[in-house]
Parts: sequence; C-alpha cells; structure tokens
Amino acid sequence: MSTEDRLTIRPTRRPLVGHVAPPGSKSITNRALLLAGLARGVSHLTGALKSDDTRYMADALRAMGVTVEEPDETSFRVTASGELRPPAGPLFLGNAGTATRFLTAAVALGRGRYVIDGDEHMRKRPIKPLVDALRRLGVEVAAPTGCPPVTVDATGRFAADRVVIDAGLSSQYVSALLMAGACAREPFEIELAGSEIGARGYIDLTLAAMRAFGATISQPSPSIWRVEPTGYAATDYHVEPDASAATYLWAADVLTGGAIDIGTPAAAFTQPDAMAHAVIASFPRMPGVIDGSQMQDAVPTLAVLAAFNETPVRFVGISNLRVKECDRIRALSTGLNAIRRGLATEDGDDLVVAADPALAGQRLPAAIDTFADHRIAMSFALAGLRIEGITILDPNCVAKTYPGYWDALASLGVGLERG
Ligand SMILES: O=C(O)C1=C[C@@H](OP(=O)(O)O)[C@@H](O)[C@H](O)C1
Ligand SMILES: C=C(OP(=O)(O)O)C(=O)O
Repeated sequence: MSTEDRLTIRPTRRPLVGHVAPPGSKSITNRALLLAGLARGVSHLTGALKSDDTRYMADALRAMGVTVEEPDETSFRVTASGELRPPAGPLFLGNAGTATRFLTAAVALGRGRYVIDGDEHMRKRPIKPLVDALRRLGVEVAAPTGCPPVTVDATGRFAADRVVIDAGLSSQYVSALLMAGACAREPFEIELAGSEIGARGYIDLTLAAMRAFGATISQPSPSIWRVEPTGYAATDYHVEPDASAATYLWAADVLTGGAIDIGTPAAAFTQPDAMAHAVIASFPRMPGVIDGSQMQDAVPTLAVLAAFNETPVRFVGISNLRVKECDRIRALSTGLNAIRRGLATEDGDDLVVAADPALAGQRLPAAIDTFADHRIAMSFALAGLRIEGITILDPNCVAKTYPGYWDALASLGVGLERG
C-alpha cells in the first residue's frame, strides 16, 4: 500500500471552530444534470457538486450527445436536444448508484442500444427490480446477474402506461422511473408494490427537481404517482449543499464541543439526511433506538458518534445499508470492533453500538478498512478526532461525493498524516 493510501487523524485537543461549507448535494446535482440533459435548450446549474459521482453522470451525458460545460468549480452549463443518443460504447458509471439507476430508466426511452456499467462494487449492487419494471413496460433489457452491466435496446416508447415497482432495496428505482416518465408519450403511473420505501425524502427531492424542469406530477395516493408527458424545459437551477456531507461537520462539532459554521441552517435543507441534525444535537444523550430508514446515508456518521454516547444505541430500519457502496452494517461493525473489541454487534440487520464515552482521549491504534466507501472513511475520521491512532485506509475514496473533505478538516485545524 502506498503512503497515499493511508491517512492518520491526529486527535484534536481543542474544540473545532471555523467556517466550512459542504459541497453541493450529490443527489440533487445528479438529478439536475439528467433533467437538463433530457430538456431541449440550455440549463445553468449552480452550487453543484463536482466529484466522481457527478463526473460519471456528466461524462455519460456527453457520450450521448449532450454538451456539458463547466464554467467554474460549482457550475455546469448543459445544452441538450431533448434526446439521449446511443453512445459509441458502454457508459461507465463507477459506483454511482444515482447515475446508474437514473440513466437505466432514462435511456429506456432513447432509440438504440445503451450499455450501463460500473466498477466491481456497482456490479454487486442490485438493479433487477428496475430492469424487471422496464421489461413489463415492453423495453428489451438484459442484466444477467441482476446487477450492472445492463443492456437496454430502446425503441423510444413504453408499451404500457403504468408500472408497479418494488423499491424495498432502493428508492432510486422509483426516482429513475419518475424522471423517465415525463418523457413518455402518454401520462404514466408508477405504483409502489407495498407501501414501505426507505428514504421517501429522496422521492420528494426527485419531484421537486422534476417540477423545476417543468414536469407535472400528481399523487392520487401515497403509493401512486402520475406523471404527465410534458418532457422537460431547460432552466437555471441552484443546487443546495449536501446534507449527508453536513452530518460529518455537525458531528465533528458536537464531538469536540466546537463551533463549526457550515453556512446553511439545518432547517434549510430539503434532503432527508438533514433529519440527522436533531439526533446529532442530542449527543451525548442520543436515543437508545434510532430508525435509520429515512436518513440512511447519515447512519455511518451516527454510528461512529454513538461510540462516544453515554448509553448504547441500536440502529434499526437499515437493512438496505447492506447493498450500498459496500455492506455498511458489516463495515461499521468491523471498524468499530477494530477500535475496541465489542464496541459494535450486528443483530440480524440491526447494528448495536455499545457506547463508551471513556474512548475519548485514549490511544487505540486501528487501521480502518473503508471498503472503498466514502462514508466509512468520512465517518471513522470522526473517531480519530477523539481517539489517538485512527488510520483511514484508502482515504481518497471520499472523492465519490466530497473530494474536499480532508482539506475541510485540515482547515479547521485537524492534523492529518499521510502514510
Ligand atoms: O436518490 C438518491 O439520491 C439517493 C437515494 C438513497 O439510495 P437508495 O434509494 O438506494 O436507498 C441514498 O442512499 C443515495 O445516496 C442517494
Ligand atoms: C448510497 C450512496 O450513494 P449511491 O447510491 O448514490 O451510489 C451514498 O452516497 O451514500
């Protein structure tokens, strides 16, 4: 392993104080990029995230004939014809779940062959429910493993005007169908199989972005959405900061008794992970049971914070953390137990964190395997603020959604040692 592949955090002896703005929201940037790519005309996106996940989306759109320019570090100018042309080769989307799922549905209304592929992690993340739904809509789709690569042979239309989808594994399947739906020829209905869906807030983000690009959606019942066949209108769109990224800064603040100003009040976020702010604010008296289903990407942050809580915390409603960038329940229990054996237990799909405020100030050398998962890297860095000897392996994986994370910690005075 090269020295670039490990980063040791030096515990901070003083409260972290300063101003650090999280980057633009990954979820909203990738929605806005796609919708701008499906619109006819020129859209300007500001406040956007530039990271691996959004680069994969932008490059995929470019490969399909959309002009995506980058006037500055937080803006995109997207010029599109309203059609995604078949690319010359497979679209490689790394481990970007949003780009992979959203594009799979969007290209199903293109004309020709599109191959959606990703890295070895993405090739283990399920997409079968979305593929099956597209097949029921008459689209020729093949995904032999139930995960990418996905080959779509599209004819420009859906053969049916409604589809039922099981979104138990990922809400992104519903968001993908909703965004594609406005480009169908007829009004299009999407119904959830079962009323449960993790992180419904992501569907609300999708609807808000679609409406900003001119779509009309109604909701005849909590589990049915009707999308009118309006297509999309190019527009100027501002992306709010990333709430999941904000959770690390909120947690760093309470862990060090600091005063970190992230520039956006928690109540101003529209993303689901902003719900984690109230839980973080309750530290060191976090609740005994935390339902992570509606703020899934914040669970790694909360789980590492829980290690320093006054009382144990059980995380429930998190089963689909097993099919994120890695099996996050396993990665969290592995990392916490590497710090101190017995600190975390997997109980079925629950994660139980045995809190121990006395961890703070100790030297407990641990090399944290991040499993190439940005959120595992970013959350375990929080442990390093209070415990001496925490080394993050593969720290550059934060580039998926927050390339400036280590610089942000350094700007607050956190000591970081490469190698
Ligand atoms: O729609 C979105 O932008 C997202 C939905 C969630 O995924 P699932 O719907 O797969 O749970 C979340 O974990 C992911 O980071 C972003
Ligand atoms: C689950 C995540 O990402 P995605 O599904 O978009 O790859 C995440 O960012 O935590």
